[in-house]
Amino acid sequence: MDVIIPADGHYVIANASVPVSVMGNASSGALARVDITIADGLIAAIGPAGSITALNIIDLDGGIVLPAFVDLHTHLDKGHIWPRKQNPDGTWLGALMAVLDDRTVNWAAADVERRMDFSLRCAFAHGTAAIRTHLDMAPPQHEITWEVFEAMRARWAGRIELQAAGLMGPDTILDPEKLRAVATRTKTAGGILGGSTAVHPENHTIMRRLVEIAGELDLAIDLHTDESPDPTANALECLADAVIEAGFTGKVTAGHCCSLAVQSDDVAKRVIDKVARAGVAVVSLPMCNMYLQDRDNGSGVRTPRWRGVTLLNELKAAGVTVAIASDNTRDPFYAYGDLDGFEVLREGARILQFDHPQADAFVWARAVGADAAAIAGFAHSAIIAEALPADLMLFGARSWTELMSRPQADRTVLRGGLAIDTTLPDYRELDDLMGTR
Ligand SMILES: Nc1ccnc(=O)[nH]1
Repeated sequence: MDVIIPADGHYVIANASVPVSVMGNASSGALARVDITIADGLIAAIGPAGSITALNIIDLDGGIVLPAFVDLHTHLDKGHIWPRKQNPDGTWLGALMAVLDDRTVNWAAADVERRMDFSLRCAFAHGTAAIRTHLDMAPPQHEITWEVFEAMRARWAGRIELQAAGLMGPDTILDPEKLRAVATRTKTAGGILGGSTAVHPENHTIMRRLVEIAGELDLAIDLHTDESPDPTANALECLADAVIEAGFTGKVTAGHCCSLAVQSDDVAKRVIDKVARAGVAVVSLPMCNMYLQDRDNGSGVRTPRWRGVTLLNELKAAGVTVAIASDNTRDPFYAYGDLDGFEVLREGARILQFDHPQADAFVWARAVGADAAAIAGFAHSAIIAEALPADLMLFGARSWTELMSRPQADRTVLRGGLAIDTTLPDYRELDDLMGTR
């Protein structure tokens, strides 16, 4: 889209179509036609289209404006290792083993830092203003990665707001000394307590211990739960039980929750009710879940029967705060992706079918924006309102079908009211880390 943003940052974006859901009325699927005055890096005024007259007018002619994206669940430490470590069969277990291999051999601080910075430049160019990443914590990785993360959080402050959750496997969580070591380092870093479990006989104990140490150290929780096609996976239910039993009042987020979609209606309803009662937020990872779930172990002759995603629409209907996010990018858990919030919204709409009723579809802009921001507690609220920073994206598309039908690679990204360079970094930069140059 050809728009020239005045370099002095004082102008009016006229005839913009903005989802009412990102201007304060969370449940409205309507688009409002508005004029937005930008001054001093902020949204100075919002009025009905045609109401604001000024010298510098950029007429969007109905083009859509969205707030800068929030990506609630990523893995910046794994990003872009695909050329040197691929998933042998496209399965979740194949991914886990491949990453274990690569981490053991390659994840020195400089390697993690360069890949993280590359990922953040991609995200920034696409229009993302806040990211939560998970960071593998299998000791001794916690000694390396938190320090890198702290440096990146400082380097990117003002451009991308960063949070991180320390991701532990069940064995680390069940070892009291290792759990304490990771949790303590997480606390020092201002991080979030993370972990992953699905089918495991000790899920009750795992969740009790996580909630207990989170309570002791005053940590928020963000877990990978039930990323599995097995209907007996009960990590999400155990998490909700542990939160309710402990009266835990910190923020709790559960990612994936795939098995909910293959459980009986009775079980699913019971779990969803508990998740709502516990105040656990749920983030679905549609692209990664569709890639890994219901995949045969490489025979190449079987077609998947289900999409891999959780019951996100039902969770939302039950009052659970929900979001969608990128998950992995170009690593064994997901061979593709570029930390583009728009790709997440576009693919999420199709995979999760939140595109009908059409009249409500724009409510879901909040799933890569305001609702994700509220779950995380980001300063970037992804709301369009007066006096907030002018961190916006301008699209040529005027309607849902125009927006969703193209990748919107020509979007204009405004940060603090000024257009940023949306050129994406070149993969060749990473060739020396991949052993391909
Ligand atoms: N989907 C995922 C599960 C665990 N680790 C990852 O990086 N990704």
